[in-house]
Amino acid sequence: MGHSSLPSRSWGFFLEKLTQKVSRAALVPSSTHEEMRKIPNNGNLRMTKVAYPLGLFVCLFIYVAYIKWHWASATQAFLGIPEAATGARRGQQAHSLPGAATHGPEVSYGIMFDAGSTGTRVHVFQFSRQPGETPTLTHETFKALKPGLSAYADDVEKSAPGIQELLDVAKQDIPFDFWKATPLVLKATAGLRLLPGEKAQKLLRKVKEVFEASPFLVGDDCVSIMNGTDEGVSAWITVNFLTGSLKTPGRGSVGMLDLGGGSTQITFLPRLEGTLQTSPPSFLTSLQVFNRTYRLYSYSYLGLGLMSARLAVLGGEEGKPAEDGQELVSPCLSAGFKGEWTHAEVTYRIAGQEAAGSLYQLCARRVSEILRNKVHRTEEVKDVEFYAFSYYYDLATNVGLIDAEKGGSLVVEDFEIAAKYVCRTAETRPPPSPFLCLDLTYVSSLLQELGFPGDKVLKLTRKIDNVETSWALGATFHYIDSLSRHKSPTS
Ligand SMILES: O=c1[nH]cnc2c1ncn2[C@@H]1O[C@H](COP(=O)(O)OP(=O)(O)O)[C@@H](O)[C@H]1O
Ligand SMILES: [Ca+2]
Repeated sequence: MGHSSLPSRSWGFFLEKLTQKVSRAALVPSSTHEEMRKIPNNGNLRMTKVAYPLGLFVCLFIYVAYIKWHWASATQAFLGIPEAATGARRGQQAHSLPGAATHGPEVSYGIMFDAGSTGTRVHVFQFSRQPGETPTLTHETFKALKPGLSAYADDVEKSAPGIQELLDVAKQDIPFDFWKATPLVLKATAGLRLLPGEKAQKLLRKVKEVFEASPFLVGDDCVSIMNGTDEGVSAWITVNFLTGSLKTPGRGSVGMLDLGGGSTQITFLPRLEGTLQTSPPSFLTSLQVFNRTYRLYSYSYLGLGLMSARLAVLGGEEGKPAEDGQELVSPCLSAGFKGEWTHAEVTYRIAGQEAAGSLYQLCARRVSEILRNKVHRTEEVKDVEFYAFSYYYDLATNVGLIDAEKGGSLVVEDFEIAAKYVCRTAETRPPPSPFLCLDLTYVSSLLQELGFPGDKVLKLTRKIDNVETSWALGATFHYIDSLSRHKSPTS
């Protein structure tokens, strides 16, 4: 999220309402009192003798009535708004208004848009924080739309309705009184990284326009292209937060593997000095989160996401239609197959290659050409527990290696076995997806190139504790944490 500091989160709307109510109420008795004081000036002495005590009594009565009324309305205003807020929400804890000084947990929200290469998603996070403690995630609302933002590169106006639709999800989810204190951020990944700079900036400007018209808190840097290392590190924070290792320092951390459409990331916390010594500097990064510093191994391979890899295997070039509409012929598609494939708004004619030999072997050879000298291998990955998500998950569910709802574990070799089976079957009858042989072969080769042995167990998850395993939560946490560090440099 942007690092512009939040305006001091005041009682805002609530105070405004309360002040209006109090000042209106204060006018009533004072004007009444004025009128009462005029009475003695107009009557004779006897009348004055009666009028004074009567006047005093009436004054006292009005005063008591006012105090009672004021107390009741002020209390109602104090309790009413948070109650209304709580009423609209799920969860156990009482809501306090943004910045309210309460003794209970303080509730806050964060909205993170993930502008991925294949889709845009909104994550609305609800946090609860005890004074002086790290925030706890209490709820996430998630919605995804296709296609990705980069699909609107040549007509940016068309990107607005989708962004608006996702903003409406946030509006419905977050109580009205929290809107203006809730930071709203969009971070784009490989889709926009792969676009020419000016096209990407035009898209970001459009999104910023839509964001600025929203009732949420937007800083100057509310929309940006995230760098690959931040993407990997943020996903590492997410998975380690959700598995509990960030909160319990003694608990072993887990590594994370993300396979997107345009790029892929690997991040883990090395334990071996050798890993730190032998890794190029661009693969090591320092992360400060929740009062601890981590030296992480993290790298994002741009162009090695699954969709970009398909294009490379087919022999196409990112953002460029094939010359003269030529067919892209690939050894990873079944012989005799002909079709069309659209990637990054370009439609390619594709066809399988007529060749003697096993489809799997021909395809694996082609894939290894694409990956040659592109991937850094570390020995230590075989000793670290890894979580994998995104297309790793989707592919594993496609071929039944894991449960589509619950996820599960598999060994790296399972991808190779599945690839061999699917490719062999595709030699004789059309597979459910023309790309399944290619995709599985690619994933299996990529994991081997990264240094994972065949018997290495991977955990595949879409959600942990009902929260999406994506970089979005980590990026939001990092932002909140850096804010609190800026607020209290001693902590
Ligand atoms: O928050 C998420 N929840 C579930 N799946 C996600 C999420 N974010 C990304 N994915 C998955 O990631 C894959 C596409 O990656 P994405 O579009 O983010 O490309 P990129 O990361 O290379 O920009 C798809 O399988 C999509 O379902
Ligand atoms: Ca992604």
